[in-house]
Amino acid sequence: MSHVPVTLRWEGEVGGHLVLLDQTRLPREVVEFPCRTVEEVWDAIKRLVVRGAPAIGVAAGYAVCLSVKNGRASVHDVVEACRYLATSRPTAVNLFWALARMRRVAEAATAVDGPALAEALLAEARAIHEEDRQMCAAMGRHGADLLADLPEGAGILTHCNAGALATGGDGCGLAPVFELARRGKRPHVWVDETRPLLQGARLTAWELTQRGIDCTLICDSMAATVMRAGKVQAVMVGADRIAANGDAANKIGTYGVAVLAEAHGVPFYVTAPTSTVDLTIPSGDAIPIEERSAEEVTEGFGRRTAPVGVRVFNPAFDVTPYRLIRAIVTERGVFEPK
Ligand SMILES: CSC[C@@H](O)[C@@H](O)C(=O)COP(=O)(O)O
Repeated sequence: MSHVPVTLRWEGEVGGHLVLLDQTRLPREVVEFPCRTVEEVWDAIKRLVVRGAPAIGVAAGYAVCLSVKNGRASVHDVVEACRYLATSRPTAVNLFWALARMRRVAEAATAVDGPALAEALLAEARAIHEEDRQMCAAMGRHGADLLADLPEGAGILTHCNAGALATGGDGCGLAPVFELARRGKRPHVWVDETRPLLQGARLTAWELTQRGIDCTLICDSMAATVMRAGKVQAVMVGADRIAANGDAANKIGTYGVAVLAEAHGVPFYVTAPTSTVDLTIPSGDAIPIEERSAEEVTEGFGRRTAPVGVRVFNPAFDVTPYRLIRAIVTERGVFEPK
């Protein structure tokens, strides 16, 4: 097993800073993006310097630690930082889950002085990060057990990036693939390029190549043909928010892949930690879906590909209904969505 990217890390102790791997620059450049203020992390989340539901949650936890000034934290500053960071992106529930944890630490600590609160916040952010690592490892094991009977060289199709770059650990949707490879199997991953921001092409194909895992990149519109040719034995994706009924929001295009999988008799699996489950939301209809700028569609990566002024609809996520999901893999095991 070769190179595993370090998606994010905290540098130093209290008063330190957050270092992100700048995912907007991949795969051309591997560069870090240091963040020393809450505002810098907000901007990094918004611009997808750090992205992927669990990674956004971990980054937000550390971001709250940046509200500490001169080694002292104030409850007011923490609450303000949480409120502000919650406006960065709306869909991935891990963001709100992590911020709620940080806020609870602050609110429980009203009697504690500034330096002690600063220590407690960093400890909580580190705990969120460590738990994410553990959850990724457990999802990998459960997912690999689920796929263990697939024939050698079986095709697994994935959409967007649900690898190490999307988490604080070793991935969610791709963790079972990494674990299969660790167990000496040779899965073949079909990578949807994932319009419009190409997380599949830029990030998933890069990660798999770095690790020496067999993969083939396809345009999103080619998935049907590849499935019809019998080359896909399972679909594995992550999720940004799973509602109480098992409906799962994930990168735009995932729903289409699930419909195709159903039409071709291919099992469709969602792998996500329980921090992605939102039991306050009864069904996917109530999941807030982020809409992003028209330019991502009309002039992505600096090149105009559509007429100026054309109307654009650019939702970043869609919802796959639970009835299309064969199973949801979490760190606690494998569940039928119902
Ligand atoms: C952690 S993998 C699950 C999702 O977060 C992932 O598939 C996804 O949709 C990420 O979208 P992004 O817009 O790149 O943050």
